[in-house]
Amino acid sequence: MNVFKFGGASVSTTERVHNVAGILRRYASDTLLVVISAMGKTTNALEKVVEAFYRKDKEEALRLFEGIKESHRAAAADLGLADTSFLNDFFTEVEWLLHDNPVRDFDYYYDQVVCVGELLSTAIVSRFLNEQGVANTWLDVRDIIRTDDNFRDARIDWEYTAQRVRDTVRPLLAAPGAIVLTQGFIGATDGNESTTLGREGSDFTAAIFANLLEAEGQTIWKDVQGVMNADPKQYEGAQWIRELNYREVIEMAYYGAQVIHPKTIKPLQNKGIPLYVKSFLDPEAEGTIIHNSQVNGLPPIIVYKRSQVLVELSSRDFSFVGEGLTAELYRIFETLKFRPNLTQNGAVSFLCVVDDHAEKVDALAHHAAQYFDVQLRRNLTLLTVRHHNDELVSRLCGDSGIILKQQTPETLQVLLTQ
Ligand SMILES: Nc1ncnc2c1ncn2[C@@H]1O[C@H](COP(=O)(O)OP(=O)(O)OP(=O)(O)O)[C@@H](O)[C@H]1O
Ligand SMILES: N[C@@H](CC(=O)O)C(=O)O
Repeated sequence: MNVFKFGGASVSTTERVHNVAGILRRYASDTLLVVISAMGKTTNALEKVVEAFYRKDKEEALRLFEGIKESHRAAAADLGLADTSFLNDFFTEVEWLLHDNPVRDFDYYYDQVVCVGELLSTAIVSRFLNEQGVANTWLDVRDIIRTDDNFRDARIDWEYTAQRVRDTVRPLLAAPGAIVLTQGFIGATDGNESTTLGREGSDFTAAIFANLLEAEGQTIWKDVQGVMNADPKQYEGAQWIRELNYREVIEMAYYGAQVIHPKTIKPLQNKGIPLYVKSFLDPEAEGTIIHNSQVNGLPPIIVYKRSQVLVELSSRDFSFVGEGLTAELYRIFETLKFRPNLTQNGAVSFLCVVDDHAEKVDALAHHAAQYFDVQLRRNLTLLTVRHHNDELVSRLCGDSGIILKQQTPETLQVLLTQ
């Protein structure tokens, strides 16, 4: 059996949902577990709903949610599903909550609201496929994937999830050619509260299923030919890469390449399951295979991270930034669930580069000010090049000012002024 994951872009229009049906027909003899994301940019739209709810603007939250309801009813109707009442329970689940006042923390409400994007999307696509003769069973993944209550970045309870997969999912896949269709990105606690696994987390969900079902392979269907050596939207000369090993992809994801969720590789690597990245626009094309084998002769891999902030921390009395203060700083990062993208130690200063997540940057600056003088510099770009060469790096840096540079034989990182 195989696991397929279709991202939001692959179900963002009626034609694209028809296209998914076409792809599944091509694999009619395969037994498949199919994970599908929320349609298009629905997750971003749902985030706006939670933000309005949390600032107690109930009217705005309900108005924004009404827009999401409408677009999903329209998507279902465009796909020929005349009766859209099957969506009502999902709508009610959210509206019931939006009529309340927030009394718990933001992340809890985020997960209760945002999870509906994947539920709506999969409910529509599943029903459409069944009507098109692509028989499938829809599953609420919250009955299968058990997590802790670390909302927005929930951790998997592997033991419980494995048992649910064994008892519930495996029997549904027993017949050759069977398809189970479910959501990515979401799970539930033992108290049945919805959780999410971090933005772009559907790739990870697919990998959890691939691992627990001991799949032959996992395929992620995207709007690109496969993994490229740079984001083609940011770098004109991006080249397709035929083959990569797991380690290289983990490194790419770590440095911010937004092509595969960073947690995806480990469950696959543990069972030696190959990951394929293929184009849903051109399913015949070869795509990229990611596996355990050594891959030589890779092109330079380029990752841009925009909107970076340099946080410059200096000790006030010229005392050294020793292990005590450094440990304190990392404790602050841990409390804020915030990760520095680059750090550099000096004798009396500590530099870190972080994403411009306004609330977290403010909180970091506030906490760090107990120990240091803090200075912030915004609007910077962190460029990472793996398998770098001087000619390429100087071309990529162009006229930008270099604020910070770090280099190993494999990886070079430069913080640029634009
Ligand atoms: N190294 C890279 N190789 C290929 N694509 C990349 C790379 N880095 C970034 N991308 C971007 O990834 C995009 C596809 O991923 P994206 O997450 O948008 O799609 P998705 O599969 O619909 O995901 P989602 O599950 O979040 O809905 C491409 O359009 C491309 O711009
Ligand atoms: N829908 C979620 C999860 C995913 O697509 O992987 C997101 O946009 O982040």
